Amino acid sequence: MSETVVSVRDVNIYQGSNLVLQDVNFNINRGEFVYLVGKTGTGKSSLLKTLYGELPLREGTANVAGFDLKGMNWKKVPFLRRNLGVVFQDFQLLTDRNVHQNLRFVLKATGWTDEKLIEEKINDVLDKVGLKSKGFKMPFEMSGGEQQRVDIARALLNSPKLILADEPTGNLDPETSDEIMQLLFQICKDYGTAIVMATHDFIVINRYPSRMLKTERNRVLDSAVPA
Ligand SMILES: Nc1ncnc2c1ncn2[C@@H]1O[C@H](COP(=O)(O)OP(=O)(O)OP(=O)(O)O)[C@@H](O)[C@H]1O
Repeated sequence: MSETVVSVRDVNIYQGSNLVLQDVNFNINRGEFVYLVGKTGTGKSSLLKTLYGELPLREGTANVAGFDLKGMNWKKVPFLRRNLGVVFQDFQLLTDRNVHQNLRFVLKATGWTDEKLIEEKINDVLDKVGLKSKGFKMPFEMSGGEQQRVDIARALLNSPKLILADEPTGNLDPETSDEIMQLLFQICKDYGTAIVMATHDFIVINRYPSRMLKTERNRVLDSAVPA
């Protein structure tokens, strides 16, 4: 049986007192690639933020990478984050240090102490994203596509079962977007990582079709569930 990485049951998502999404139900299995689409302001980021613990779960139940989100103590959020990879549109790399130091910073911050293992891990993730020889580069010396690869390398550091990506191709030209999509699908296939990717980019979706969750009129519609 396939392993469930995300399970969301009867969830209502709020921003302040506003109900953004109602009665949300879906499961995501290991190795699945799922798009999250929907018009601007319909709740894609709110859903992702709920999954990575930035927006507390108020109603319903959800389990993400083995963590029960209902009533989760905020002190547990860093542990949840260590079991997830999060990729952003604007990369969010530390601009004052090189690629190697960016990755090292995350490992140190998540409890890694053994220098040999740290070196091995950094080389491993840079290799996975095709940047093995670029560790010495500063973010400002890299193209948008290369910076997005570093962001993905960073997401892979703690070998997550799930990557949440918020418009990872939003700042990239079509050719570079294509390369990033190939990399994300490869990661799914090779390591069994589940990926949820919020996007407005229908060129990308048409080229790399997969299951879709769509936010619409306060609901989440699932292409895997017939209407
Ligand atoms: N921090 C916040 N405080 C209050 N309301 C918010 C906050 N963030 C988002 N909202 C509101 O929640 C609703 C959903 O926003 P959200 O950012 O989740 O949508 P989205 O589908 O991700 O949009 P986009 O495609 O533009 O990123 C919107 O009405 C938005 O104005």
